[in-house]
Amino acid sequence: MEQRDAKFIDIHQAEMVFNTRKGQFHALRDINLTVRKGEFVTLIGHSGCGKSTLLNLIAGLLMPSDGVLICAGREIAGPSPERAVVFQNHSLLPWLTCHENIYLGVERVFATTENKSALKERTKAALAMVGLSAAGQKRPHEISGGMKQRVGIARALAMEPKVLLMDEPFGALDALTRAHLQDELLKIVAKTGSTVVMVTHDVDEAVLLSDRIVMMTNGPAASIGDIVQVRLSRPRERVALAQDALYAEYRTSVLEFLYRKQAHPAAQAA
Ligand SMILES: Nc1ncnc2c1ncn2[C@@H]1O[C@H](COP(=O)(O)OP(=O)(O)OP(=O)(O)O)[C@@H](O)[C@H]1O
Repeated sequence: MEQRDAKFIDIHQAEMVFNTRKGQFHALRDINLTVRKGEFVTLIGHSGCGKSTLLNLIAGLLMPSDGVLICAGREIAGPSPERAVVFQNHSLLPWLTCHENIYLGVERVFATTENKSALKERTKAALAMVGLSAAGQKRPHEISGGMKQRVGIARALAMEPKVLLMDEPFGALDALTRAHLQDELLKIVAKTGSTVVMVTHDVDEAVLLSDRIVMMTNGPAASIGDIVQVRLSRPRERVALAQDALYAEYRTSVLEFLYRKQAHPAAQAA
């Protein structure tokens, strides 16, 4: 069991080549990565290096040109509610209420085994988990950007996915809302024990949330340059961590990778 959980997600020699009008574009090369059950892994790297492409491969939204991706012992052959994705722009259906948006996901997973009132309870519990019980009957245009992201997270979690995949979920939010949602995500993940793979540009976000930070080299043919193991105890508290020497060390390691070892091509040219 432990052996299997040690490789809950197993990416072996993955390659991604896109066919474009100008010919083939080799986006990802030689990607090898395993993620343990319950682990929180972030993918960080400069813009265009292939973070979203790697996340989309795990989501099953893209198929690798070569190599194998396995989740919970099965090859990833397409999208599945067991790998729920939260995107940067919430992707809620505008004509449905927050409750209905979440219900749709819940129905997709549990309708064959549970009755309607159980599905409604699940939906309510998910809204409560992100502190939005009062907003259930509102439509997306009636709530703030931060609230929309919380509904998106609630929808994903309500499906009880084996893996939560997040593509810069807080990227479009102001700094304070982002910090608040990061704290909320920490609490939710502590409660649910979810396995999370998250794309971010934000070094502090990566250190605060992660068990491991996967740092990607610049593309084309990007690969994994290095991995930082974040050994900060949980629960983590941002204000206390601001004074923590180990936190500063991890932060520096990631910054060094990004701005010394992998200085962005545009910055090198400048
Ligand atoms: N469908 C596609 N067809 C062709 N090229 C693509 C396609 N999707 C992505 N790419 C290219 O692959 C590379 C990686 O893109 P990707 O979106 O994964 O990067 P990223 O690291 O997530 O970027 P950002 O941080 O800016 O979101 C880029 O050069 C991009 O132009």
